[in-house]
Amino acid sequence: MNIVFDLDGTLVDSAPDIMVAANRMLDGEGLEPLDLATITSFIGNGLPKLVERVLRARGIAQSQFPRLYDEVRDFYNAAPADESRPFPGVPDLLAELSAKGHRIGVCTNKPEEPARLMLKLLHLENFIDVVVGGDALPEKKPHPAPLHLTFERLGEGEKLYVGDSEIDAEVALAAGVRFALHTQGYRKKAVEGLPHEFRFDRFEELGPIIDAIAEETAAA
Ligand SMILES: O=C(O)COP(=O)(O)O
Ligand SMILES: [Mg+2]
Repeated sequence: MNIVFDLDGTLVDSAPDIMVAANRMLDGEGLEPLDLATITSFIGNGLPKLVERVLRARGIAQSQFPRLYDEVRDFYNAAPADESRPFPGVPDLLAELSAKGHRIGVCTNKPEEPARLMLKLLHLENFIDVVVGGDALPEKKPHPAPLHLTFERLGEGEKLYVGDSEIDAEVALAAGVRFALHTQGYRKKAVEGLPHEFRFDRFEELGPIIDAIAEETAAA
């Protein structure tokens, strides 16, 4: 089977390092930092959008965006995994899936450079066959193109997409792919507000869901 995961809020609790990068920029501008909940609520549409939201929250003119975006990006690229950690159960699940012969992809709106570096620093990269970042194509999720590209690179096989947010539920629907919702990530709405076929609170629950889909596919 081909299983594609979203990154921020799904495989990795990545908000702390994003907060540090954004707050280093704000500090350089002589402005107050933003708290983790606020930064977390800005995650989902990629780093440029996050920086745009940070500028708005602190009353900085959008004309400053090019310079301040570059700052946040450079701070973040230098340290994407100092404080961020995989959600509990993620390393074991990825090891198990890859030992069972499943192919694994990551489709994230995060730029590809810090996405790959983070996966490497957190010792997850060896389980992952394909990474498609938010800057790989002109379109970002919820446009279905990046998700289609990720599955295309994984090759033929039954598809499952795993994500944590409104954007992920929407992209799965747009791409016509079965969707499993990680309920402990960065979504804003209640679980019922996000269309999903499967859901799980802990990664220990996802293995059996994938086993059942694989069995069902083999029997069909
Ligand atoms: O970078 C973001 O804003 C979101 O990243 P994600 O697609 O991995 O959740
Ligand atoms: Mg996410």
